[in-house]
Amino acid sequence: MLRVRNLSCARGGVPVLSDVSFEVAAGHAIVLRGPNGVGKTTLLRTLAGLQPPMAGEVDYPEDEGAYASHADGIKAALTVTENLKFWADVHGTALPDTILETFDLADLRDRLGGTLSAGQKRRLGLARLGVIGRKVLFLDEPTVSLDGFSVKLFADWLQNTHLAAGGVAVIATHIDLGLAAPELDLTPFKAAADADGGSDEAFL
Ligand SMILES: Nc1ncnc2c1ncn2[C@@H]1O[C@H](COP(=O)(O)OP(=O)(O)OP(=O)(O)O)[C@@H](O)[C@H]1O
Repeated sequence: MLRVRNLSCARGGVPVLSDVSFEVAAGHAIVLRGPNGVGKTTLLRTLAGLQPPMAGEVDYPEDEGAYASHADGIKAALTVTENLKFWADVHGTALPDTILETFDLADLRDRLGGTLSAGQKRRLGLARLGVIGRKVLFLDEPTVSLDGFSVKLFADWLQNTHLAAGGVAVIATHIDLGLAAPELDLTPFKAAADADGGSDEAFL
């Protein structure tokens, strides 16, 4: 479903990773590992098509990719339900019946997005993934701000709904989600410019 071949990518014009190759079959996930700054976000953004690769190929079914970043993308002036309906309308999907319960949002259904706590916002942002119907998810630290209960809710949805339906996920995370997924440490793929100590501070 997802094939990455000899991919090299940059951030702010500075090469970050080179020659990354991996495949993920339908129904499976892969976890990206590596220290801060190694290039997990850069790789996810490149895979999702938000920035062009320097070299290499990324292949997955057209219009099936979705990127979830640190930002939740929540509309502050819409309620929780309205946010979910908004995303469903944008993607032309129907709201799954149990989506509020799945992400523990039922009691918050009429609350304005702007009044949610950080963890509640994150649950709503992740619920978006259950609404938009995309098969190939690129997830950047999806569990930031979540308590242990909510991490488990999300991991259960990922395993039992998304992957069980033949989806794919590439996940950058520093915590253990409890998934039976292989890990890819990006450290060996650090681009030479970074390894040489080339500074990218000029771009920050
Ligand atoms: N907007 C930017 N412009 C230029 N360089 C950037 C920008 N954002 C990040 N970088 C640099 O690109 C490199 C890769 O960063 P990236 O965010 O992909 O790493 P990461 O592995 O996701 O890190 P973390 O674990 O801290 O989230 C780092 O050296 C970082 O300093």
